[in-house]
Amino acid sequence: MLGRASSVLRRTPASAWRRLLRRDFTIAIDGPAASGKSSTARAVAQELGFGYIDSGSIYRCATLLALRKGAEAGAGGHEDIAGLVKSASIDIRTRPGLQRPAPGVTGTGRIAVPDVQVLLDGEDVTREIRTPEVNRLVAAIAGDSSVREAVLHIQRSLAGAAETMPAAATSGGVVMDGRDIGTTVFPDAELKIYLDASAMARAIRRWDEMSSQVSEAKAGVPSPRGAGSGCGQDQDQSESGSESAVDRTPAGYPSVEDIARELEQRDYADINRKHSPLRIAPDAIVIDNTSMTFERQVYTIVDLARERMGLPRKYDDV
Ligand SMILES: Nc1ncnc2c1ncn2[C@@H]1O[C@H](COP(=O)(O)OP(=O)(O)O)[C@@H](O)[C@H]1O
Ligand SMILES: Nc1ccn([C@H]2C[C@H](O)[C@@H](COP(=O)(O)OP(=O)(O)O)O2)c(=O)n1
Repeated sequence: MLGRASSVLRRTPASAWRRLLRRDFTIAIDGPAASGKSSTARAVAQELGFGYIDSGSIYRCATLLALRKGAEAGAGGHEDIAGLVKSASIDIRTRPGLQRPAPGVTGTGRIAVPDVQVLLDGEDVTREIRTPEVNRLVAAIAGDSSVREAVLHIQRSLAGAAETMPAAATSGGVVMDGRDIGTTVFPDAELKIYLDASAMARAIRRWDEMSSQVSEAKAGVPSPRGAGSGCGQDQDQSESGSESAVDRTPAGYPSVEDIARELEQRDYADINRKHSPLRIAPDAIVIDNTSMTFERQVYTIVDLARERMGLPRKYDDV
């Protein structure tokens, strides 16, 4: 036994030990809206004992600040917004998730997804940063170079803090998701993932999220995904859910087509902006999860990370 352990130790490259000891393994997850970045990143972070940072929520806080101050996107107000971001305190807290059925996995497989709380100057804005008003404005605010510069500073300092936060990160490293993490924020990330799914699959997932929140609110049941964090529903979110989703659209709520249009507009703005547009980093691994279970995408990324850290794969038999 001891002999086997020592031979494993001998075979483990020095760089892997350095990474494990220095706690500096970074996983960048980029992709279009509603491709599953944040729920996947949170589950991967919990599996690996890493810290997690949802960079989209920082841009959403910037947008909320702009809305609150009445600053107009595209009307010369961006300098002010960058100033507001610089003087604000933004914190992202993760609370370990319980084992619950994964989204997209009906009946089989269970995986834990932590809840996330976003604090803006100490105020819990987790829900407020996901309103339709913020959705509409966020891509325009995120297109501004001075806003991006201010957010970049926050992203890097939160990542530094997450790596040393014992409660969130027990075995080193950080997972960050967004649009430009692998290309701009952490171009040297040890693992880069580009998560994608068909436009219709993504719109249906968002619609399902919305409708489950509506029915939970009506029933007085607290959302299983935590405060606006985007996962944990036990429901069928496959492409085949399309027709039933359309049929079930409650009066006054956006249809799947409305959501698809909103996602498309935001993707267009994110892909075509001048500063740090959404791009697939040349060294990123592309995962299209249109027909993949949530569990499979988490296990795939966890094992890729383990391999690169010099650790044995964990989920070959699952
Ligand atoms: N492979 C998958 N199959 C079905 N639903 C998924 C899958 N991956 C993620 N989801 C669900 O899709 C929705 C959007 O995911 P989210 O992580 O919020 O995306 P993003 O951060 O890219 O906007 C969530 O409800 C999530 O649970
Ligand atoms: N690294 C990032 C993260 C988000 N953004 C921008 C672009 C997105 O439209 C908004 C919101 O991002 P968020 O990840 O919260 O959006 P979705 O959850 O995918 O709908 O922020 C960005 O420009 N760069």
